[in-house]
Amino acid sequence: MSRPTTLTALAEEKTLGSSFVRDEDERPKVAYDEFSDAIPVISLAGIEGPARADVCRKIVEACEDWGVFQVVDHGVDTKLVAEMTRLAREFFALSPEDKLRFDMSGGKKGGFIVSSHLQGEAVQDWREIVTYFSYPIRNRDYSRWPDKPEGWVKVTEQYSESLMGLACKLLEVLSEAMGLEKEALTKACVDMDQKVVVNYYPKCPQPDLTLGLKRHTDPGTITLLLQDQVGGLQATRDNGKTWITVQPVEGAFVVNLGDHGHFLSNGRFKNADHQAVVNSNHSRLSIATFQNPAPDATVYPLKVREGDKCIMEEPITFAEMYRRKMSKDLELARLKKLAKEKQLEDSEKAKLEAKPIEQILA
Ligand SMILES: O=C(O)CCC(=O)C(=O)O
Ligand SMILES: [Fe+2]
Repeated sequence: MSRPTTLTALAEEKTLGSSFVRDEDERPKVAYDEFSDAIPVISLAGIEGPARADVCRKIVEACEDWGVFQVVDHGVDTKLVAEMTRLAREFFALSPEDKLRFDMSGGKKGGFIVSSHLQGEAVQDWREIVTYFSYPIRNRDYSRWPDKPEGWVKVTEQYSESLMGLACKLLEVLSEAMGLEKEALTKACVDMDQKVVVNYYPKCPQPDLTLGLKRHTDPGTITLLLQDQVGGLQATRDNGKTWITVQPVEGAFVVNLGDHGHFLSNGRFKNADHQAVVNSNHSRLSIATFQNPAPDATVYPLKVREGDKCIMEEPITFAEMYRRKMSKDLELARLKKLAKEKQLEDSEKAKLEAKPIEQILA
């Protein structure tokens, strides 16, 4: 099947196109709406007052446990969040032509695309995205920011700034927990990058065969995810054997630590291993705001606790860390493909060996 230009049309189909069908071991194991309360919901209400120690302890525990937690009473204006959500929904409701005016295939930095911005993925994700790069401000390329719906640029700018504030506040907590000065983690990012990815997952005809977003860890420092009430974000901490679906909480942000956060803490804080599943009842919207270090920022543990071994052999740049991650992913995909081919070959051989010799010679 040729690659669709948008997914919205496919949502009406009865069967899933083969380019979206995943290997059995990658398919969802838990339903999109079978919610778990394993991921703590933490109120930041008292964070600047006497309750600070208690709030920080909860955050640190969650980072050590899953690398994921949810925050409420986080100080981001409810109206701004509602506006951002409304505009994001309106964007995906635009005509394919309007969305494709910002087509980012071919490596453009920011805009609209189906499935994934990474080229050469073997199986497609059941999602559409619109993305923009918001920090550092001097690098903003407004020509890649949608000019529709009306108000997009103004609201997305405010949203980005507000979430950058929240992310830095959370990084302060983690810096302190590592026994470092408050600014240690943000300073290690040199000049913090921020990218916002709005994910839209249309209803899917055969959701059990595919994923909205395949299993991954975010590469950066810290991600703030706003999700609607449908459900679909899943996390694992046993390398994909078991999964939980994160309970949507109205007004909350899901906080995920990424690879950079993991390395800087010498592995003390987990990099959240997660994916998004889809369903045939509802479309779903999520907005992921990624805070990443500058490409040439150094990735190396800021603190190795007594008795621990350093998990990195040498300091590398974030760009190099990312390159190694990508090439590891490609290598894993290659090995998997080889194993599958070998399995097929072995089963053909076994069939042949089971046949009576007269049939083979006939
Ligand atoms: O949509 C979701 O729940 C997950 C999104 C996500 O993990 C991402 O955009 O990196
Ligand atoms: Fe993610």
